[in-house]
Amino acid sequence: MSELPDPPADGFCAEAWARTARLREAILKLPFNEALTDGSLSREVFAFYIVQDARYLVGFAQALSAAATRSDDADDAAFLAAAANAALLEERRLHAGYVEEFGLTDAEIAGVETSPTCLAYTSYLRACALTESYPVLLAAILPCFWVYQHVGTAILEATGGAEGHPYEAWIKTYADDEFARGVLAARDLVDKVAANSDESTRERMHEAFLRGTEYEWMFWDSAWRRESWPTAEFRDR
Ligand SMILES: Cc1ncc(C[n+]2csc(CCO)c2C)c(N)n1
Repeated sequence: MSELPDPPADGFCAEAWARTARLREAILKLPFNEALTDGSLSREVFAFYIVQDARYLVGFAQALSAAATRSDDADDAAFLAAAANAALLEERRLHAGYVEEFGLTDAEIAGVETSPTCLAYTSYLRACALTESYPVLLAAILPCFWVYQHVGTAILEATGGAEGHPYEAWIKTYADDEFARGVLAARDLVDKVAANSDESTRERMHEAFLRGTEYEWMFWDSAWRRESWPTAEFRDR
């Protein structure tokens, strides 16, 4: 599937997408994504990103599971729980691929520290799960789906189908039709929940959607910089 159809013009998603247009442009122009597109991204930077992403997926799955437990609609709960399962299976797949490709042991992978940005993003999602309403939690979760689909299809197009590209597997995962169907379902759910919410809740949903999109920008940026803890040198052990 190429770009997704536009969401209904009068819904939450259309407005959230319009409010974050410049940030999305900036995401496509990030050095990480430009280097991913032209294939020049180093294996070291990609490996750093994959380890952090595996960490991220665990936190993301926790937020999805929390959303599933708070839904009073069985279909929506089933969708959210299935998405949590998909995120955890993806984590397992990345983990296994990393062990195989880079020859690292489980202990070595476990020893890689979660980056400040990865911890901030997952902590934000977990905090939304604990202290925000169900609609705001869903709005915080949505950029993860939608921004990735957007970036995946943009890179697929820019690489003319990604055939033989060094990062072909990654590009095809997020430009995939099945993934696009999941994004559409997530968008429909958020539009439905927003339509049943009051104005102040909708505004908080916009803030959460923006924050989630900002964290997506920061996640790629932090991988490019192979971000570490600036305070690590002061640790006594
Ligand atoms: C930082 C970061 N943000 C979004 C995704 C994309 N993503 C991962 S799992 C999932 C939905 C359920 O499979 C989605 C959309 C990612 N990998 N890493």
